[in-house]
Amino acid sequence: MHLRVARPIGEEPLKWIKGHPDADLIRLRGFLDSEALCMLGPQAIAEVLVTKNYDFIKPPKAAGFLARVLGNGLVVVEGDVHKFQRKHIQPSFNFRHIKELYPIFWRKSIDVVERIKADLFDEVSKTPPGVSELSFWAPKVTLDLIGIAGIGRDFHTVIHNEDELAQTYEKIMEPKFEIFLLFSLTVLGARWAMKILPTNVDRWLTLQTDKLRHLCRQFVVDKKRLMKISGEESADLLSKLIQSNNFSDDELVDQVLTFLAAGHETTSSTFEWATYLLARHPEIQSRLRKEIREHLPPGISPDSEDIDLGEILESMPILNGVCSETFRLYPTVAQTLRVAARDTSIMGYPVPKDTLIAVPIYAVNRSPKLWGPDSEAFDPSRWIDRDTGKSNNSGGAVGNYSFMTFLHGPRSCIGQGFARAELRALVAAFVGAFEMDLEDENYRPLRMGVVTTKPSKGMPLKLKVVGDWSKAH
Ligand code: HEM
Repeated sequence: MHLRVARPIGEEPLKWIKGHPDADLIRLRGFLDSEALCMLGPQAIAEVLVTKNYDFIKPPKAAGFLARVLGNGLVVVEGDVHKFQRKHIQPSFNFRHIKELYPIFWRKSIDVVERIKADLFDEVSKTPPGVSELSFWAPKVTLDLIGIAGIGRDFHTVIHNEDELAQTYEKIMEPKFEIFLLFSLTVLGARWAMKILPTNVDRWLTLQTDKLRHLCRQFVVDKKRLMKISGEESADLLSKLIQSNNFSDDELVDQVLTFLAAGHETTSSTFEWATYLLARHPEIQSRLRKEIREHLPPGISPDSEDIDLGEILESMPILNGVCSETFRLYPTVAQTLRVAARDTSIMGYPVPKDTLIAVPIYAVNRSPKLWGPDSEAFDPSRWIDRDTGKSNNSGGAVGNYSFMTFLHGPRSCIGQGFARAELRALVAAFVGAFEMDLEDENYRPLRMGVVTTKPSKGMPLKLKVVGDWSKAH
């Protein structure tokens, strides 16, 4: 089988999974007859990600490029450095800390709902009356959320865009063809070619990332000083890392950059996909709205001592089913890659050092063998136990390696709990407040992007405000 770049990412492996349902592992012939492997089944996936995890690393050139932006944070480091960082960062993401973040998630979710409402019929709005472009609002609210809940800084990008740190970060992350070219040439080992091309993007990136690091460093130093003076305990992840005393200022900066990059676009595009699925399934949307309004009556305050917002949101079966189904059908990291760090084996087959290995997250999440004949249908009820009516964790799939969105093993997404909590709050606030339809009912977005994917032409939604429910919160 030949390895070729197919867009959108993941469609090709899904064909292989359907065509070879019993294959765990497929050998691919790549560029200049090089060989690569694609993991299709649970046993191969378990070996690469869990039991032999440290035999496989991220492709070094791609990780090197990411490190230019993220520094040596958790996403890019390997081996003992990774083990050390993971061990000391994990406690900040434990479920008790995530619970503390729910009021923050809720307040911002309500804020963005109110902003969208105000913009809906505003004469200066760029969208037609009654229509909102969610791909404009979603990255703003998730940047604000990772700002407050991740590092304890409210960027206020939902209201305006005046924070220098957020502005610099957004500039770097803006999709630009030249950056994609630089990334591709770096991965192919031909970064030198940038020198003969009529672009100074390489130098521009260095200047911007230097500036971003400088701003983050200043922020970390100020925050540490303030924490010392006030002695106050904050709920954000960075405060927990500072309190743990395991990281130098520079290492804290690496993690700040990592949290911003890993926790921003991933959740924003998942939020967009959730609204797409709900717009296409109005009956599920109505049932979800009913559940939200029953569990979150107007007037409850996220700060009240008497309510546990986390417990409420986590106990809502339709909400959780909708979120899990969105994560499953539209994993924003659609595929990831590994390289054998040494001569090793998978399922007894020898795998020479440097072999490239694809982990097709999107395809496995839609495998009919693992999820049944309706594997590609949006069905939140598969996450609800028929007898008890409560949420289940498996979605009814076969085995432990069917849901791949956050990967598995020591390099699985450390932010999974954070992302789930954030999506619950965003979807509940949005669906509680609006009835939604696609602006163009025939719109079928493609998944666009390389590292993370998002809807190809944004998410224009026709919105109808349903009562004054959100204002009351
Ligand atoms: C929809 C939301 C998200 C998705 C789909 C997602 C997915 C993933 C995936 C697939 C990986 C593994 C990548 C690889 O090893 O190739 C990963 C790693 C990671 N994610 Fe997430 N992520 C999400 C949200 C977040 C959030 C909110 C944060 C932080 C607040 C975060 C922080 C990280 C970090 C630090 C790693 C590296 C973990 C390690 O290597 O030990 N992610 N994520």
